[in-house]
Amino acid sequence: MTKDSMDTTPTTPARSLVTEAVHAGREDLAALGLHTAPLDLSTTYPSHDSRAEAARLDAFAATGVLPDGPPVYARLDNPTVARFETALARLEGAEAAVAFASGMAALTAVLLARSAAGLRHVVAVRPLYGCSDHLLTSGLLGTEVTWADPAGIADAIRHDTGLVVVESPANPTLSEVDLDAVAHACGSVPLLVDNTFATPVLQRPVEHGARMVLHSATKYLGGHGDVLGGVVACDESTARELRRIRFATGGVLHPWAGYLLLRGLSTLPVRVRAQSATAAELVRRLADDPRVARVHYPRLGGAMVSFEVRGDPHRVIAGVRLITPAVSLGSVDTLIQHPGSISHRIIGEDNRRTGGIGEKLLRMSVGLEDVEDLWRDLDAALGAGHAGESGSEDGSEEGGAGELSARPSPSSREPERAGR
Ligand code: MET
Repeated sequence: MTKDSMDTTPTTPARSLVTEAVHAGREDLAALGLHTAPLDLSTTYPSHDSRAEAARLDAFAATGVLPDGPPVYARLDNPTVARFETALARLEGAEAAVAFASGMAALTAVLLARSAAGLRHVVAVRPLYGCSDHLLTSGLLGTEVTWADPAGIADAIRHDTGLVVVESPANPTLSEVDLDAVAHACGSVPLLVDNTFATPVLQRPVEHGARMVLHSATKYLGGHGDVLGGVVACDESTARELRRIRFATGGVLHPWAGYLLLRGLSTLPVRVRAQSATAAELVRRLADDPRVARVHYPRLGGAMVSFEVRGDPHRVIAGVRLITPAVSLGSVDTLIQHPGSISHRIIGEDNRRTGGIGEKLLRMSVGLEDVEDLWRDLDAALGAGHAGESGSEDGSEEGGAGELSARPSPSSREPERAGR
């Protein structure tokens, strides 16, 4: 598919999300006599017309508008990756999307684009994914961050604020923010929402006023734990700035990754719904388990579950046999990790505490296994985690959204949810 044949005006999908997941970015395939997207591994694109190439290159470097025809060089664009971008933009209800080598490369490009516009101050709400938090806190890119509660965003905005960042549901506490209220508080400052946990199946931040939607595509979009990538869905004018940054800095998504992500999108709605149903059942069981002090689950639902154990969280990790003891999420298999040790290690204990990330907290990404098999494994691992513990010290922290207080008595099976 050439870029000029792609539909880039998908603000409101005319077709349902499940149909778009299968067809967006592939509309031209039948006419091409193809069933699956071609994988274009070219690093360069031949032309006998150097003057024309010079003009196309100049235009792209100045504007970020993709050239018609072949992309001159693979750091400008790639046709396979472009299909993934088109499809993801459609699912998020955005005009465009720009893909990167990882979620962190995507966030980096956004921060560089805002700084390049002279707006280096960022307002952000904790918790965020640990490395996002670190990138902002460290100021490694020359940005300055002010951490705020959702209610304090408007007051934190300055003349040089170029971005507001939230993640909802947040990694790893699953706390949620009211996106409409946050977008309102941002005024004219662009709001970036990390939608990695919700996916467009459960939440489309653009419909709530977000200007940019960030994904670690490595997670649910890919869905199988075998591709690293990131993407920002946004309006076309923001996309142009991000493409200029991507061209200048080189954090491109590999075409093979683009192919796998496009394929992953086909099954995204089915996976997310099936995994969410299993997660909801595990939440009910965890909430009634006396070995669990607190369960965090978003009002929005989804396949991510976090819970604070009364016993030793490291023994729970060591005790799983079916569940994969690994960081990351969104795969077909269930994964469990200890945020204090891995995903949020880098931000340090004080910042973890500020974000409500206790040492007893475990984060689980529920996969496609049978719920009874998962519960059997979790039950045994919780037993291992509880062995030798008094059971009276939970070490848990207050705060966060979607908290379900586990009770020794299973009198209340209906979980309580408390949004932030
Ligand atoms: C390098 S640690 C984290 C990877 C991933 N973003 C997660 O939250 O699991």
